[in-house]
Amino acid sequence: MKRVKDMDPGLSVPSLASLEQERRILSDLGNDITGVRDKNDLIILFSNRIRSLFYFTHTIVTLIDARDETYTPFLLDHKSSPIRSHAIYPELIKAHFSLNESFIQAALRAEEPISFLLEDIMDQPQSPSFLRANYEAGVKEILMTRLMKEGKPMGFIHIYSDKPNSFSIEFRNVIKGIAPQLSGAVSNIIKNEEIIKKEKEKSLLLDFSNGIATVRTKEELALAVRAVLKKINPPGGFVIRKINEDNTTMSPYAYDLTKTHDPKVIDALEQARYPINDGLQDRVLNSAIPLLFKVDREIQRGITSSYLQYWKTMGFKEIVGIRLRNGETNHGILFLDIQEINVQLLQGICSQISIALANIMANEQINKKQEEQAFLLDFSSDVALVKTKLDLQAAIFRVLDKTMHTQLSMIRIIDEDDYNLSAFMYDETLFETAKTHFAELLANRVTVEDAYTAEVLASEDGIVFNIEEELKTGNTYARLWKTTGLKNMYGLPLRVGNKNIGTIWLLADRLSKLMLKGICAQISIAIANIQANEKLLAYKKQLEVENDYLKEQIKTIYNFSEIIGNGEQMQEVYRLMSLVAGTNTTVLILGETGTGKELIARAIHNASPRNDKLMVKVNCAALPANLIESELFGHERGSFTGAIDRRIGKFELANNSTLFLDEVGELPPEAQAKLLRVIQERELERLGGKQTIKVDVRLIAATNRNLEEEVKAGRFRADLYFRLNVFPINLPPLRERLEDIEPLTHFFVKKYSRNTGRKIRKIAPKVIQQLRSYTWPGNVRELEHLIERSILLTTDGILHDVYIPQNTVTDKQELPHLLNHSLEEVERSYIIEILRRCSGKISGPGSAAEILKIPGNTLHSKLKKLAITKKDYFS
Ligand SMILES: Nc1ncnc2c1ncn2[C@@H]1O[C@H](COP(=O)(O)OP(=O)(O)OP(=O)(O)O)[C@@H](O)[C@H]1O
Repeated sequence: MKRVKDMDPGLSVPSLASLEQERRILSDLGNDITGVRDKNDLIILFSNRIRSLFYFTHTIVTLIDARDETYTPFLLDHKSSPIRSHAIYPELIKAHFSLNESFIQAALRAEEPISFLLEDIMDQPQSPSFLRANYEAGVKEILMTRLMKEGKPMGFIHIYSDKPNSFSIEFRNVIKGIAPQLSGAVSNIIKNEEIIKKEKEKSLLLDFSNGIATVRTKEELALAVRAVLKKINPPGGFVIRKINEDNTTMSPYAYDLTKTHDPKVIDALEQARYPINDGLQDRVLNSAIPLLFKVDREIQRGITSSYLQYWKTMGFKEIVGIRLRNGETNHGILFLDIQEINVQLLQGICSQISIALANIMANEQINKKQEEQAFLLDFSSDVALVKTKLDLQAAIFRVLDKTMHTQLSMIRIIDEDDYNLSAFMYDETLFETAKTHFAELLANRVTVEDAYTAEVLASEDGIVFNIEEELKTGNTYARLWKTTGLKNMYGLPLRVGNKNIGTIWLLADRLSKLMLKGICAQISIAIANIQANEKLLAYKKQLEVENDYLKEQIKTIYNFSEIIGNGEQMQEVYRLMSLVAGTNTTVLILGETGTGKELIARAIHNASPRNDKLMVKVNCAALPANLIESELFGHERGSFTGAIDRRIGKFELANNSTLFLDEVGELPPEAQAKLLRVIQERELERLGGKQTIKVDVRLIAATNRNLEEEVKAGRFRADLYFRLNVFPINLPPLRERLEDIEPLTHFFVKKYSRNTGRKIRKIAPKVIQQLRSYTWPGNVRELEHLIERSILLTTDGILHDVYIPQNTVTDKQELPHLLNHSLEEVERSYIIEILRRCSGKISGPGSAAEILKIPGNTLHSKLKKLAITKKDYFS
């Protein structure tokens, strides 16, 4: 210390007047202080009171900050300060000055007010800058007085004067006397300020907590946080990062959008995933108190996370990081660009943010689940309509690409051999930049044993292949996948029930497990449906082709114009046919065997409005009695022994068409009863079935029996007979329409010449003669067969002869020829003869067995026993 004036002013004895003055000032000041509202009013009052007695330029009060051993201006009388327009004044009034320098140390030690000449102290090492500033403004002297609280210095009264020797003993005594009161007042102000600050904080927290309680989205959270931070740290920015589901990275979640406008930056922020353990985020998460750090220093420490660089470019120097934690769970971090931290307040704010963050994230998860469910529902209804591969591809594209940013790379389906897989669907546009590589992949044979396919097929919910990782392991496909720019390839099994039907390969950055499972289930079902549909279509197509073919066949074989014969009797038949063809009336065609009953039935159907469908024929005589019902009406699975599958009956098959009941006279009684019911009710039940089925069937029945006699004999139901005999058409036997023999002969000659390839140029007149003289028990069928046989025996293109069967056994003239033969020989000749007449028909209607009145089986054994072969009766 160079020069200190009045080293011991306390030793001087104050005069009575000065004591009185001092008392007055003290009491006036005491009264003033109680009325002071603003802290700076206190110093102004103080200055004004003293100034009325003593001279000085200005005064300030500084406060000691024990934590960092500094003192800082607290009460300022700006108006009086000669340095108020000094450039560094704004800095000075906020600055913290060190207590570790000689000038202030002397002031600290002095129990009495102590004065200094500025020129003596201002150039000392570490002298506070305000000394020189005042000196340059003309101030000469400073009087420093300690303010004490509970026996410890709490600050100083600085009194400045631009005149030397301003601080008299009286002056000093007054200041000394006032100092304790001033200390008390300053303490009260500090306390009051603290209370106000606490109140403010409380109301700030309350406001924040009210505001944040209604926050539902991260955008609202960002706004609420911004609003509260503006109050405590107006210029600062902030970001809230949340811990991602992977628990190893964090991403920006909510931030001050007013600070960030660049869409590229926003996009980068949204996409960023910073590893938690980067040396900074983990420190914040592990710290119970806010962590203040300098951006530059962290970069120097070697923390490479890109956000530090970003902060640096944004001009953030000091940042506070506070963990956002609920109970024992960390949810994220709040980073604030702030210099001064109020730990308690920040922690209060952060605990509110933590609750809100946890709620919003839970809410987001619920929304996400709901969205996923809604999405799957949409997808499933989209997919339910899918019939073709193209539909499926469109549906997949619609939902996967548009809503989920997921690309379908390939669907492979396991072939019928259960070993190879074929590409079912793929998107080659994905691999535009690697066309050849993709083509190679497509050409590759893939089997269920291939490593990746086997892995996927064996997995429960599929495998996620991280493309970068796969590249490192040498997965050759990964090079191709990488060209798409997406991060992961998801290989999933397609299953229907427990059966693997194929694999699906999806490319995406991220996908939820639940979604994947749902999507795969839907796609699997869709593929199974498509396959079933394709099979069905192929089957349908085949049936259509067969149907067309059959129709064509039938048209060529049975054509109205191919009914030959223009005799009177046939004319009558045609008249009746054309009368009835266009109606739905039941027709009963009567006539001997081979007279053309079926031909007429088909012609009626073909001329009817039902001709676009096939006529369905049932031969009632050709079926075992026990199967007739099932043949006519169908049966349900297991309705009787041998009914393995459900079967549709001929009645149902003939719906909207015509049912031709051939040999209706042969129907067993139960079937007759059922048939009657169907004709009456126009509906039926399948055997073993409960459901009644409506049918619209036109009936044409035919028989060579005399039904009236059958009714009389009790073999045919009268009621059924009346139902069938609505419109009878009688076909005359051939022997009664001899005029038709010639045209029929020509017709058959032509037909069989064509069929056999033997051209017949001429028919000898004798032939027609022969034909007309025969009785034709087998009618037109017999004539047809005879012509066919005769043509086969013709060698020169001229039909010289026909091999008319001999007359029947009833012809008495034939009998003498048989007289000298054994019974067996006679039997043999007789059977051969009958077989000839029946054109070789052994059993059934119009057959040899029928004429011989023996069962077909018996005739068969006789033929064997008597060594009768086709040669015998066709020669
Ligand atoms: N008027 C005809 N014109 C041409 N062919 C005929 C004629 N009538 C019958 N046919 C032919 O005779 C054969 C037997 O005819 P169809 O089967 O229709 O007789 P059907 O009376 O039903 O015999 P069945 O009572 O034995 O069943 C068939 O090949 C048929 O084409």
